[in-house]
Amino acid sequence: MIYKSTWIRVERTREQHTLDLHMGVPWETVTLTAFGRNKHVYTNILEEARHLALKQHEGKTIMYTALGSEWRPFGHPRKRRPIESVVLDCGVSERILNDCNEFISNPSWYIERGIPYRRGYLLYGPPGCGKSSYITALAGKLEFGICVLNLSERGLSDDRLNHLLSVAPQQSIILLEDIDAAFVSREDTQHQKVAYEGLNRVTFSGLLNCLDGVASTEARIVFMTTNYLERLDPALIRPGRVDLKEYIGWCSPYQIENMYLKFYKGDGANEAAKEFSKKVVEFKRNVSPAQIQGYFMFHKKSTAGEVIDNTEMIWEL
Ligand SMILES: Nc1ncnc2c1ncn2[C@@H]1O[C@H](COP(=O)(O)OP(=O)(O)OP(=O)(O)O)[C@@H](O)[C@H]1O
Repeated sequence: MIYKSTWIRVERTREQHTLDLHMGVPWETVTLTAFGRNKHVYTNILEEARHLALKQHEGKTIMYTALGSEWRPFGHPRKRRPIESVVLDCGVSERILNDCNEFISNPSWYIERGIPYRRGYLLYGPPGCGKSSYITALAGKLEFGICVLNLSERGLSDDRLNHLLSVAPQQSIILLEDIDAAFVSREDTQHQKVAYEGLNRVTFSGLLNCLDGVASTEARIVFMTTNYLERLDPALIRPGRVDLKEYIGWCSPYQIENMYLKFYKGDGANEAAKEFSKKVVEFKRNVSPAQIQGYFMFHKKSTAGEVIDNTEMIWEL
């Protein structure tokens, strides 16, 4: 039996036993290795705990972080963010979600053709436009956890990365954020890259090998994000490593309107949203959804008229 990715702690105080169980691995493995001779004693406790943990994490997204050679849940499981609450440009969210669903529901297509059952995504664009928020919401929608890896971390060697990727909890997205910070184009700064090699950091070629090796019978989804697409080495984002690239950029008029409608409802909201969007666009300045969100939060108690009439404040907050 494969247990759903979650983490629980069972304490059996009478005999001073504490069991930390990582429930992202096959259930029998956990039971046998953790309990040995006492297996029968713990089986009931575990069954109960398993049930409890499932209930507890219903509707939540578990974030994992790498600790040594293992993945550990990080913070409390987060309440799922509705995917609709992240307002991307027309059709972008649907494209990514459909692609993921198509991938998850079609393992045989890959197996029959001898193609590794994995899919890579790259979201790129300026800060505050929703890359991280979208991936978190998407994970919730797919009922996946998220394994966050910081490739710039010292001590993360190629071997450790490889190991981590191969033991990542099932039903989880691997998230490599700000991928440009760890690697820059080989053509541009060859000398920098060489300087880092051997310092117990992930090497660029090591990362490529790890990405190519990420395959399992379970769907393996890797998301990468960057603010600077142009700084990435083409080898990192070639098909097979990154299968779908999406620009998550400054707000379009469509997004501004929809951001407004997420915050303000009621009679006349549609017209007001159009008016608000028109006003913002007139400034001919880039605006991120994070800026719009900040502006709406500032105007939590304002009237629709005040929100529309003070748009220049968006860039001042
Ligand atoms: N498209 C969006 N729709 C709704 N809210 C958004 C959107 N983009 C950003 N936000 C809000 O702005 C804040 C920052 O967003 P987020 O961290 O997802 O941006 P990002 O693109 O990942 O930024 P960075 O590149 O700096 O990591 C969050 O609170 C989020 O709710």
